[in-house]
Amino acid sequence: MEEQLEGQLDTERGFIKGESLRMIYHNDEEHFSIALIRIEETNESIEDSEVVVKGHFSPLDKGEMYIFYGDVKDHPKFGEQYQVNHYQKDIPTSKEGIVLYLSSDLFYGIGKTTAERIVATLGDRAIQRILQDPSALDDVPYLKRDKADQLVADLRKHQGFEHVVIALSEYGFGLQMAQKIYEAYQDRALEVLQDNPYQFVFDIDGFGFKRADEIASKHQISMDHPTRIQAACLYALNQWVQQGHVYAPSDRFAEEVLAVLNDEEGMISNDIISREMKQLADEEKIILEEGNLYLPSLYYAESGFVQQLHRVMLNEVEEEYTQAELMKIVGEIEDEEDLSYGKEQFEAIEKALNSNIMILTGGPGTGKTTVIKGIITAYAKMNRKSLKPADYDQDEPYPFLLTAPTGRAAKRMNESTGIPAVTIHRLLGWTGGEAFERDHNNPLAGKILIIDEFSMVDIWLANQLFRAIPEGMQVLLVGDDDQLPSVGPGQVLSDLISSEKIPAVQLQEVYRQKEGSKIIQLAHDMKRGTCNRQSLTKANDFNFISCPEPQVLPVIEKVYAKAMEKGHNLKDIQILAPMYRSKIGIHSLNHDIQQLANPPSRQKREIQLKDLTYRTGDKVIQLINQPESGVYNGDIGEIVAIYKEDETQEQKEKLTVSFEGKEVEYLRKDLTQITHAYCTSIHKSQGSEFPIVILPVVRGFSRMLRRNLLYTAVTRSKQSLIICGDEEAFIRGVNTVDTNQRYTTLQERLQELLDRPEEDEQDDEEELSPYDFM
Ligand SMILES: Nc1ncnc2c1ncn2[C@@H]1O[C@H](COP(=O)(O)OP(=O)(O)OP(=O)(O)O)[C@@H](O)[C@H]1O
Repeated sequence: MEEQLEGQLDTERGFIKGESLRMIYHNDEEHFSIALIRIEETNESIEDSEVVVKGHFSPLDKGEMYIFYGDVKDHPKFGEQYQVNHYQKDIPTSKEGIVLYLSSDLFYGIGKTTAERIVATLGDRAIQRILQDPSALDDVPYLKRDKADQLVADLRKHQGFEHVVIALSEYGFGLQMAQKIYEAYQDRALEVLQDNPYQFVFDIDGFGFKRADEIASKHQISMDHPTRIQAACLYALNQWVQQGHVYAPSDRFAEEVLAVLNDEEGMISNDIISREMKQLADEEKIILEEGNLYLPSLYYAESGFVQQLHRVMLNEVEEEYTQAELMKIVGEIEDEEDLSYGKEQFEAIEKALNSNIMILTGGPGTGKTTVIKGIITAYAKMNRKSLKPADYDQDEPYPFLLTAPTGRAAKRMNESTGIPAVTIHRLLGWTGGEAFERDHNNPLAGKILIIDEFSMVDIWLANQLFRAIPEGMQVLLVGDDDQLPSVGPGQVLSDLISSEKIPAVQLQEVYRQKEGSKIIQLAHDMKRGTCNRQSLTKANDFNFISCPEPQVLPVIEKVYAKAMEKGHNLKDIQILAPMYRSKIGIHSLNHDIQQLANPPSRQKREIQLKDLTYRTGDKVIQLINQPESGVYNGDIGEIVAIYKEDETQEQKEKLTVSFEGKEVEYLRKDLTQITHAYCTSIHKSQGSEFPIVILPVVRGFSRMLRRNLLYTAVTRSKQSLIICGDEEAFIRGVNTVDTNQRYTTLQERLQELLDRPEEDEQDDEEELSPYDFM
């Protein structure tokens, strides 16, 4: 390896050394290039003096020498070409060569004299020394800082990636993985690889523990080496929290670690694991508290959230309203709205206005939105406030903050209340990563904060949100606890309800049912656990089409086509499924329905990404939060334009998606951020509603079929719900209550704070805690 880094030829392998004449093609995203080379030296049987080389490498500098390792391929159309597996710049090794190289056009601002000084000071290993430690240049006389920095940057640009690719290829890494590793560590990549290959498992997406093991074994890191065991502990804990837990009980955690270590010879005892776990705890890489193991970020998020919640609970409510006052105002609203609030609805309005924090829960159609509107209107009337944002300014900010975890849920909230609503991330001024503009130093402004779909909020986001709540702001948490818990760790809403420490109102009476909705009735049957075949009989807005598994796909296609014939657009019809890779999974449904709903046509452009074809008119879903472009995980849009390379300023292929009118552009490399959305997962549909929902349910899904999953799917539909498949599998799923409780310590922490004498609380407030930095 060392030889290679110094630019020497490895003549054991097939190679071509030659001068780059010109680039024929280069694609930046895929790092793919084709170039013409004048051969200077080779051990391959190539007769011509020039050859076309192709493979995954950076654009070559014209006139420079390179060494390529690869295979001669006979292309049916273009004849002999060289398929490059590895390549490197032919770095000069003599002092004269290095001076020539450094003073060439490749290095901005380095002339012959400076190059000579560098070589005189650092010797014929000057390039390697600079790359290893840029401060080596400090010893070179008369070399200004900015020139030195520029030289290091240029050297890294020309050398860094090539070195890393070559070195990583020795370990069997393909170019894609090498690129990821290089992006993460730049020229530190090899250092990390040698010191602790397990670090890749945590930093590089898609890098498994086994792979790190393979590298470690080449570096004589033994199976019971502390680095390996510690990495396994952290890896197992990361995997564990991905199931939604906030902590892992230490007594049964060794099992999880042993599974990662795959210790067939029984070399590693529980004692060794405990020892390394303790070491990790001493270094605060994990937190061990009362036998529970936490990742620090989750520990601080949970304890931080509880502290903030406690602070909000202790806030004084600015003004208490008497029942008589409230009844008068609510009566006025009832007249204006032409409805009469039910008993529990009135109780909810009264309690919310008189509490600093309250939870409002209820199934679909029980009037949660109606109550939210009631609370806002009653507050406005009693405090003589306007509901129009235009009537407020910086001196008196708008009193109502409405928010929800997803863009669609926020939009729905805005449409149904007429009050502006934004996503929680937007409200907090999220700028990516863990950076939020709003926190305890720069809190939110307003009087009433209402958060809808709170069951979707994980412990990280709950902590960020509560930190930004100022003194005197009243908080209403709204949700449906029977839906799926948050994707991220924690079960904040259900923990808060179970704690019984926060005023809560559960709306039970269903109002929409009175309008004859079978969907709502089914949802409530599911919630109560009384769902049977009778609940599945056909109605105006509901149809369960029973059919054997092989028929499910054609039936869905038929239903979809019929809905389109009736004039529904692609946005209205949503297929929901629990799994990606089954026969009736999300992938194959998307593939089939794309053919039906948006088939190829001469008028439509396409872009191919592996086995997916994106076409203008396709319905797509955003898969990650992208605050810079204003699109968030779960947003659904339509491809409105596809551009070819020569049609864009960047000279790159591009695709434009319109998300409800907001246009976002994607280069080819960004396409992993989206996927087709004819069918989406039930998890991703949380917080959204659709006029028509089509839901396949087959025995093959049985592992996934649980009450909260099916309930979430069913309650996404507004006008029409069509379930296709196996009635028995559906009913069995509804009767299977998810008993996989998540491990959290939210309730205990809250209890502990509430039990604490007041003086302790005051001490706490003065102390700086890690939450202040999270
Ligand atoms: N007290 C009431 N009297 C008459 N109609 C009511 C009452 N409360 C709610 N409704 C009506 O019931 C329907 C459902 O109410 P609302 O949208 O507030 O429920 P929700 O719990 O927010 O439902 P979802 O979660 O499904 O959106 C609406 O049409 C609403 O006008």
